[in-house]
Amino acid sequence: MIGRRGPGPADPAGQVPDEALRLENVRKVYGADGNRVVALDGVSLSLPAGSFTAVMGPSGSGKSTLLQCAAGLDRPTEGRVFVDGAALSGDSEAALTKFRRQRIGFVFQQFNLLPTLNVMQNVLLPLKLAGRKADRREARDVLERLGLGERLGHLPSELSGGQQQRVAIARALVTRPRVVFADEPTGALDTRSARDVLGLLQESVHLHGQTVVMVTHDPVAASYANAVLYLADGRIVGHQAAPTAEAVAERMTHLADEVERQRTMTEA
Ligand SMILES: Nc1ncnc2c1ncn2[C@@H]1O[C@H](COP(=O)(O)OP(=O)(O)OP(=O)(O)O)[C@@H](O)[C@H]1O
Repeated sequence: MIGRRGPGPADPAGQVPDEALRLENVRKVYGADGNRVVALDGVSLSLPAGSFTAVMGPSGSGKSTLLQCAAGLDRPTEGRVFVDGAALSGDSEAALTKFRRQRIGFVFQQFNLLPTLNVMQNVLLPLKLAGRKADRREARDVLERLGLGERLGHLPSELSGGQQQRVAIARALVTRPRVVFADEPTGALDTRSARDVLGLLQESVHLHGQTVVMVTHDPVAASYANAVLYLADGRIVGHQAAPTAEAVAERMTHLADEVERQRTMTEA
């Protein structure tokens, strides 16, 4: 079973396992020649284990690309990504998939549950894919904690959006991944369901020492994080610790104005 190391004492090798995610000068370029798009333009960052980081920025600034590259769902054009101290780049596709299944959880805006599998089967799937014992009791525990104990045999289509997202979170957490990436996890939810989902992500950080990286457009959602990273035009342009919804909203307004100003200057 994959270890669930939180921030803590030095391990026998003398290393303090306190860095969950590291990006070194990551660039991602889509397309070729005439229609080249630089989605990430040299992003470097280091996130400690047990942190909850929101990634914000105007539309098209590279947030989803950043998450996809950091989670090993897409390969950077240049630069390196380390999760839990291990490099993601350079491996074969099969090795990358195995690594992802062991150490990374992903929550998408549109849930991405398998429609023909019931709640329990959806949650057990990543364990099966990782070749690990499908521990129904553990899956049931997670689902009960998320208020879905009565829904184990239901299909996703029989659940509300908020319930489906909770199943998706249970599925992401059941393998006890080192890092959970969430791309707009509350984008399709009402306020109350969104609050529940954000509380769950916070709990996985506070109770289990997991690391969460979440893309969001919503300043209230970002305020659940310990810190916000701001992206513009594929670059990190700001960092804000202990964010409040008001402070994030204000920063986003300035960022949008600034990006607009720079684009106008570039075009002039
Ligand atoms: N597969 C692709 N092929 C070509 N260009 C792409 C591809 N995926 C993303 N892009 C471009 O890369 C840039 C960054 O896209 P990305 O989806 O990462 O931005 P984002 O900040 O997540 O945007 P949004 O907030 O609108 O979801 C955009 O200009 C986008 O058009």
